[in-house]
Amino acid sequence: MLQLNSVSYQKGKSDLIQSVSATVQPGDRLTIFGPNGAGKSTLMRLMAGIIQPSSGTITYDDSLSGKNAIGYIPQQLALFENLTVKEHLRFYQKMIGSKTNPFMNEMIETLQLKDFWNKRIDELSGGMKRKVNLTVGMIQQPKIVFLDEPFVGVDLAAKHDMLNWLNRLNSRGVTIVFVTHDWQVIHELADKMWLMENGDLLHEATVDEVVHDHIELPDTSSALQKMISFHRY
Ligand SMILES: Nc1ncnc2c1ncn2[C@@H]1O[C@H](COP(=O)(O)OP(=O)(O)OP(=O)(O)O)[C@@H](O)[C@H]1O
Repeated sequence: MLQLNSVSYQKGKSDLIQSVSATVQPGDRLTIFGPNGAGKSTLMRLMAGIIQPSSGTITYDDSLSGKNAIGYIPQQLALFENLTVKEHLRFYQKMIGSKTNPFMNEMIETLQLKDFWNKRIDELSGGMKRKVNLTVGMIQQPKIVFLDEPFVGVDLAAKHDMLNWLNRLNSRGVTIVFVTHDWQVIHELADKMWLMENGDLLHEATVDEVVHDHIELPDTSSALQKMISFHRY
């Protein structure tokens, strides 16, 4: 479990995150949803421990306090252009002191990385790079993984492989927290939604409640209402 207690984050004079209190439960499939600039990436970076709150606290239960328990897949690709896919994985494995193991083999197979195993990163398409980025961020077998727009520029086949892998991990108890503007991904990868705007966490609901039950969402702007209403049926 991960708990946010009145977490705020300031940068200069701006309040990017304003007193957010919420809980992520083990095994959650949670998406943080809201318009551009709402603070979604900032909140995820806080939860992943990349940045520290200006005030408030974030607490993790014992299952998340190990060295490798938290995975973070950034929006910006963090890859070396002149290494091959194979060299990349070897490099990061060495960094964390792990050998090839069943988890790695399964990840390579599910994401079909062998199709471009010996290609350099600068020879790959955007979607292939996203797959490698995902793999690199998960080599250490995290218990919770934060993904910031992991599907940008990814075609349907690659998206299918990535969703398959993430859902497979979730079925074994890995918690998935992600940001996306892609409703197909929300339907296939999320149960819960946090609706954000202007640094505030306005509502927590299930995807079903938001999309099917049309629950009232008071205090949300017309922009956020519109983003949701297009996908209600
Ligand atoms: N390092 C920074 N310094 C100053 N302001 C920042 C910094 N990082 C983000 N911001 C501002 O904080 C606000 C929230 O940014 P954030 O990237 O968290 O939003 P987001 O909801 O993820 O947006 P998007 O959907 O466009 O990715 C924005 O107004 C952004 O300009």
